[in-house]
Amino acid sequence: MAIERILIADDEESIRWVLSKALSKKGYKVDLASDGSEALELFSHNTYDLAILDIKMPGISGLDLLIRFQEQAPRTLIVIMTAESSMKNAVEAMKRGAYDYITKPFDLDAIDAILVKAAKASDVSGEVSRLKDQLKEQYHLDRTIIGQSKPMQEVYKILGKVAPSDVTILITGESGTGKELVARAIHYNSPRLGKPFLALNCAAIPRELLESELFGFEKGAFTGASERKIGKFEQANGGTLFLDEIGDMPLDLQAKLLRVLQEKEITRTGGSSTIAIDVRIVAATNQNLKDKVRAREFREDLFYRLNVVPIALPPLRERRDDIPLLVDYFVENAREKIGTSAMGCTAEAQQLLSAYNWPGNVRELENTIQRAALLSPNPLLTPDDFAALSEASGESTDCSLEMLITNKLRNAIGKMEVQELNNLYEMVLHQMERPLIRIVLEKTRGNQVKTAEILGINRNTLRKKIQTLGIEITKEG
Ligand SMILES: Nc1ncnc2c1ncn2[C@@H]1O[C@H](COP(=O)(O)OP(=O)(O)OP(=O)(O)O)[C@@H](O)[C@H]1O
Repeated sequence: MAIERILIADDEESIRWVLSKALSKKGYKVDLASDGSEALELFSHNTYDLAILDIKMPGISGLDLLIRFQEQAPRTLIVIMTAESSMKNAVEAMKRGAYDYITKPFDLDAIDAILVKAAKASDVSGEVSRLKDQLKEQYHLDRTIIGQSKPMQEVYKILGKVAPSDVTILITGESGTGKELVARAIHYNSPRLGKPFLALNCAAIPRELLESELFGFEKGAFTGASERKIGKFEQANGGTLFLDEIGDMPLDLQAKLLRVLQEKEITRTGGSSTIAIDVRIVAATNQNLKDKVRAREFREDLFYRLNVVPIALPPLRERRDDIPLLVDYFVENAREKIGTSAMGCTAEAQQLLSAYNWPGNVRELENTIQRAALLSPNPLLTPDDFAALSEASGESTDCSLEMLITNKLRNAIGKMEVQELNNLYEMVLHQMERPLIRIVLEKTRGNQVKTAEILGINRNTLRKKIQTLGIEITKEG
């Protein structure tokens, strides 16, 4: 689909200017509007292939324009711009059928990428009208998903696009990355809102119990079945069933689940009649399901049936930009929900939290903040309030040590001018060797033979290094 004519609506003159200059130069025909009513006026007299709308404008907002434009000309692709990269905006824009979403400040390459994508999209109009049909005003989130980093923006985009439909979703990500939170957000942004959202952890329950939990059983189905039990599929009817740790579901139950997904009906254990069910399945796993398929521990057909839309949640250490936001959010949460008095963190504490590796991801961060806020008498939490974390960093694996060093180096080198960066290799190595040798010497109370042994270097090499690095040895006891 060719993009020829573009409408830009933004109350910020500089944005209008930059965009119109860049896009006109590329040969697009560009019209400009400085507010919502002007955009509406232009839109009713012209046909646009694409409209770039600021979310916040005096009068009619970009999101309201989006709805009006889609009614008038569903083939026009709408890109929403916003200065605030909150999840709510991104999800809302995509839910309302926006073609894409960009956060200010953006570079022109981002706009170029959208235009290239739009030109390639062959049947976008169909998708737009489908999304329009599914448009739903009601918006509610059980808990907000915090994060403005690039990978999270991508998650919000997919979430907004897929939530309104019934498509099966597989959420992958390490433990504590927010898989259940995302599953809930999908449910709350779908037409199933108001119907049950039920979660079942397939790893936490033994096989027989898991089967009864999912499918229920009839009275007398087995010894001890003294009452009929209604399973999760039936309980969730009309709503969403979140199957966590799906990778741990036993193979025979996987076969049963596949049948339910295909036939949309279940039979209670010990029962003879089938019961029609209408349940959206959102599954999650922290394992590599493809590997499990290869190892024949997970059914390939079920994998493809579940993995219709994959959503991969990044580990927290890969989106460190979000840590300060999450910290503020959890501090505020602790104040409101538990009544703690902490208002925030000192810069040093923030630095410590941002450098830590967070193997337990957002859950670990949430618990850490909650504990510190509960125990600390300070209005601003300090590194002392996170002492356990410093110890953990010290004791943890090479990976987290490397992460800490990477962060420190990135900070230090990032602040230096390129001209200052000479002999960097030697300088950095000296700065690493010196503390390392000093610490081991302290540990061995100045015993050089032992120190060389621990470091795995020759005694003479150690002696030379002590001299060249100017390390003083204090012998104790
Ligand atoms: N982006 C986020 N913003 C706010 N809170 C979050 C975010 N991600 C996770 N959390 C919080 O962290 C905790 C763990 O999240 P959740 O249970 O969704 O993770 P999970 O990936 O499903 O974990 P598991 O695989 O161990 O079940 C929850 O209290 C959740 O509310």
